[in-house]
Amino acid sequence: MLHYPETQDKLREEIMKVLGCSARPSMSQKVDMPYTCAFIQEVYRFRTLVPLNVPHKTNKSFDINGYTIPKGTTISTNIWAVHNNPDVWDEPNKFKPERHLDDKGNFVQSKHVIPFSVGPRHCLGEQVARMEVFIFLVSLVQKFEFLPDPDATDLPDIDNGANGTAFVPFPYQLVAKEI
Ligand code: HEM
Repeated sequence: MLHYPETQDKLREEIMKVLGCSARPSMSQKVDMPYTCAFIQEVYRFRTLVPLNVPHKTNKSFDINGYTIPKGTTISTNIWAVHNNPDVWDEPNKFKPERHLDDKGNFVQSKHVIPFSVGPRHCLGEQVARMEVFIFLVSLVQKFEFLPDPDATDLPDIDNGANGTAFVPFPYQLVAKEI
């Protein structure tokens, strides 16, 4: 939001239109908030939280795309590559929530945004995480404007971070100005 302040303004505009400044958000309002849904889907795509997924081990040998993967091989699937595939995404290195809206401004759920992975072992907490992200984001943007730290020379680094299983930003300061 600090790097793309115009998206923060659009987000707040929609939140204020649907909720005003005091109503509590609930999941049922998602249908009336396409820009918010697009913003969240773009966050999931733009900064993949678990870039190389959780490693899995093959329990039998199998063939894929001309390669034989032996039994017992540790596999890391590259979710980051799916989210940054230039054949699918125009300018993948730019944060553009609008890419998830159709001509009429409706939100378009993408099968190419898979932050929780796919298949039988996909994230068990997906539904609770999606609820938390929606409710927390809407509540925070409804109550605060997020601004850069006036004492910092640069904006927080969004290209680099601590990269373990999860990719998380380095610590940074910002101003949360009450609305
Ligand atoms: C935005 C937040 C989250 C993201 C992006 C995320 C992503 C992931 C990913 C990529 C995996 C690996 C799936 C695989 O092995 O294919 C995973 C596994 C898992 N996640 Fe999450 N997760 C999130 C939040 C949560 C929360 C809030 C919970 C618990 C309430 C949770 C519980 C789990 C569990 C239990 C597994 C292991 C599932 C299994 O191995 O069968 N996650 N998550």
